[in-house]
Amino acid sequence: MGDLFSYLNEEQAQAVISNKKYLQITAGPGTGKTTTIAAKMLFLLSDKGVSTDDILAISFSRAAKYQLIKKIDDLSDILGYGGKPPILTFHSLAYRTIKFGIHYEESRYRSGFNIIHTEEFLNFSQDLIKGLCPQYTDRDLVNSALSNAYNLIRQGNKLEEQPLNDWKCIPKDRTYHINMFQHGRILITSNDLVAFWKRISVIEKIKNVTDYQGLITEATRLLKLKSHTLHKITSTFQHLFVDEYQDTSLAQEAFLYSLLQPHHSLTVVGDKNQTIYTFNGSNSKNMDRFINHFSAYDPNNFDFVNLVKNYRSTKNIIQLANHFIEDSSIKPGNPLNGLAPHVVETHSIELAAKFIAKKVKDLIENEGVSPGDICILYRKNSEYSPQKTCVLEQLSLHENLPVSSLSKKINSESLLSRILKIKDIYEDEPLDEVISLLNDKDDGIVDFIKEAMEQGAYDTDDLTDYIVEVQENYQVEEEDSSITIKTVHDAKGLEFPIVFVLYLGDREFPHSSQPDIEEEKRLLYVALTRAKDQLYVIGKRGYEFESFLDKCLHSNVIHERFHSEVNEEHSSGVSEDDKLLIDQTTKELEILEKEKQEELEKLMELF
Ligand SMILES: Nc1ncnc2c1ncn2[C@@H]1O[C@H](COP(=O)(O)OP(=O)(O)OP(=O)(O)O)[C@@H](O)[C@H]1O
Repeated sequence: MGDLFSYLNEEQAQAVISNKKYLQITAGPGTGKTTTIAAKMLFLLSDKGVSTDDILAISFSRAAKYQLIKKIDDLSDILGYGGKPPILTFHSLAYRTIKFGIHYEESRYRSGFNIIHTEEFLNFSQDLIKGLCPQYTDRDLVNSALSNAYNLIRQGNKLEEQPLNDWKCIPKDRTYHINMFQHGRILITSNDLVAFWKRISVIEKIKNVTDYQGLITEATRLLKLKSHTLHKITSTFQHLFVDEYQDTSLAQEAFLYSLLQPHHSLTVVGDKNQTIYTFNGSNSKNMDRFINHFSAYDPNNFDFVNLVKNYRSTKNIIQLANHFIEDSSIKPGNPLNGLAPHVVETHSIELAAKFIAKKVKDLIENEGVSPGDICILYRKNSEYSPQKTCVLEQLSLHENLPVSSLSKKINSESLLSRILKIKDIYEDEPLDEVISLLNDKDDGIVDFIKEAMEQGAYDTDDLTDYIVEVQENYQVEEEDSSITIKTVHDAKGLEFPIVFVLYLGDREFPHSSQPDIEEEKRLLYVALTRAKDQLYVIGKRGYEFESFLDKCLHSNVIHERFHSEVNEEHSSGVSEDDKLLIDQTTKELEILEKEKQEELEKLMELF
């Protein structure tokens, strides 16, 4: 492990060698949280004689899982040895638990059960929402709002303090306000919610289906029975790791605590400042509760490590990001200031997209930047994203700009429903057989099955397991050589040398439908801290909510203006280059800054 410890800093090494059963690692962005848990796993494998199957890592999403796998591989390369401990998402672990529950006839589901999105229960019976929320004529909206409320109340956030596992627990005479983004708030009475829940329970029973939250609820119930299922699932591992702990819900916390046995160790890693899923049930207080619970439960076996040195970004980028988080403790681990971030004012999203396309072209063609080093981040809009559409349009106007296929999400609904059909037709067949029997080899189905096989799936039953992991967020794998366009949520845990963030203002970022301004700030914090060397923040100043662009100007940034519709309207004879009117003084500042930076870098080389 010598090489590894010469790479890790003191706090990271402390977390790796800590032999306490219950460990919380709190780590700001870029401080090596993923690096540290990957190193701790390799340490257990190499120095403690632990086998890969003794370890179980739970990640919050599939994207986070791949980050961890990549980090384990990278560190294994440094060390010259490695291992591949199992990494599951919460949902796939819950699914496995239920599979054991079915085997031991302890589950309320039967063999061959399926998982659907909550809104899809309506496909089984239109009566599901009949007579509910009669004041709203848009019935799809009613279905979405009720599905949302049903999920939130079982997750235990926002609507009620504790996760509710049964409709009988819903308090009478309550009215819940459900934020439906561009549709505003929808009012749902407890009577409506009870009726919806009861009807879903009937469908679940008859059709042998559940939804994602249903997986967690049922798995927790099975573990609490303390019988065969609990024994079977908890005897397979010793060391449990949970990544992105700040994004777990109260229901996931309950699932985890039911899973944990006295012979297990548990390491959780997270950062409250990167909580960006509260709309979806995340509860960052789980981080504090972990400390309170385990430091009281077994004080001699509890440890806490805080990582604060950010190795990813330059000082200037960290300084800008820290403006958005009051108690951010991240400090630069890198001595160089780097280039000042660019704050670019435009009048519209379309102009922002033009600016990005022009800059990206310049970076690639004139500055030799590799397209794979560039990432464009936008604030997700629930259904439609003008930012992404505009950027894609503008990039497509320039030839030879490779855009990652990741930007085009696979039509997951159709792909996955076809895979589910295949599963039903070829029940229990080995997957290599299934591939050879398939007539229809397009639309990524074969690729999907092969990917599942690479992850250890053997037959169609395992395929469902894999579907559970990916169904919520199936995307084509990234190509390293292309420009990446992602939502901030999807970019969590990733890093890129050059990052563009749009669009700060115009009710896009902070998003007008999102009442939680602190969550919007955390989202921007996550976006800004994805950048390693160069950062471009694009938007509009002066806005009725808090203006994020104005706030950026309080940091050490280069302030540019990309004008304007006027130029566009008189564009005959105006060259594309003339449209980029950078404020002269800031342009000079940029050159000065570059020269200073080069000088500093030369000096640093001397030491
Ligand atoms: N001790 C170290 N010395 C030098 N570089 C390091 C060290 N630890 C981590 N790094 C580098 O810092 C970057 C960030 O590390 P990592 O991705 O593990 O951070 P993270 O805390 O998981 O980030 P985030 O929370 O933003 O996802 C990576 O490029 C990693 O290789």
